[in-house]
Amino acid sequence: MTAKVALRHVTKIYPPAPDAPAGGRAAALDDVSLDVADGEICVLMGLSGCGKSTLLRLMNGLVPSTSGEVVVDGHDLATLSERKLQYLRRGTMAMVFQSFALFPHRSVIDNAAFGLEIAGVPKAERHRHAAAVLEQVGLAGNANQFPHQLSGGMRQRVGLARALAVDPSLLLMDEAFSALDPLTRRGMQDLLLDLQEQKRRTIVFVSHDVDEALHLGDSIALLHEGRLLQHGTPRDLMVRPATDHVRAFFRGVDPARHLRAADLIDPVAGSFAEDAGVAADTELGELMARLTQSSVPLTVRDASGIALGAITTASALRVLARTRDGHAG
Ligand SMILES: Nc1ncnc2c1ncn2[C@@H]1O[C@H](COP(=O)(O)OP(=O)(O)OP(=O)(O)O)[C@@H](O)[C@H]1O
Repeated sequence: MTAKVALRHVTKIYPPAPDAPAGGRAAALDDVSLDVADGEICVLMGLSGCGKSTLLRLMNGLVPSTSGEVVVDGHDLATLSERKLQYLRRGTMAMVFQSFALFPHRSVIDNAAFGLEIAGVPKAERHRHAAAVLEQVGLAGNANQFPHQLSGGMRQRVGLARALAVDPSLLLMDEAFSALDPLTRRGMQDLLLDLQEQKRRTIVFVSHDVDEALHLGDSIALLHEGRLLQHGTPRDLMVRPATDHVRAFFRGVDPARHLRAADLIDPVAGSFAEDAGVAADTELGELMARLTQSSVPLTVRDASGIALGAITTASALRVLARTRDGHAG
């Protein structure tokens, strides 16, 4: 798959504040290499101060890297003139912020149409576009209201509509749902996934919340103190954590909710039986029930019936143990 965004050995060291004591500055990002594939949702996750927002801002060129390359749609951002960078930013990207960043004196539709206005789109046309995206985010009836008349969740829908109105192929979302109550937050996550079903965009989503990352992410990039510890599918990070820090991040997660038969295959379980076996996406509860009824290893098959491997009770428990503390990956 082609990379929409590719970071190559990116380091970022911010200049010291004028009143800062002399001495070396820690890198906000330290030799980070990361590919975000076209059309995927990549969640940047990690503790406060690990460099998530810096990484996001490098991707739209708002923050220049100290060294290394940031390549978007094949363009190395450092080689672009300010005009070309702005052209790429406006034509390709949009950003959604935690704080909504709406204009209080503009109506909902004028907020949603803001990016189009900046791009010089005539009023009738931008209102037509904005009305269509407001409908997509469930705000068709609120076009003429003002931000103070809306709930937090509705305001963030406007923020999302404003971003979508410019039809970005790269959507950068910085803790976009973190200010919302849990139920509204879940609703926004589901809305984002619905929109992604309708039209696939590349989305880089900053979050420090594991549940959000597991729900949204096609991939998760876990940062710690400016370094990228691991980038992979959510289940990869759970089943094969690269470090104890990665494992610790998933400590509170119930594997039964996320793991599937394909994650529990034992590479040394021996030959496969010719039986129907279990589907690769079988959930853990059903799988355990099947295992307790079977005296032989269960063959795991993909959707076309091809055997991927076999599972025994022992192999399943071994993988589950890896997701817990004190077990080396
Ligand atoms: N404009 C800046 N000038 C100087 N240092 C900065 C600047 N922005 C961020 N930093 C520093 O860079 C490091 C990474 O910050 P960043 O905001 O990228 O982390 P984060 O993971 O997004 O944190 P949070 O989850 O708290 O938003 C921190 O040590 C921060 O203090």
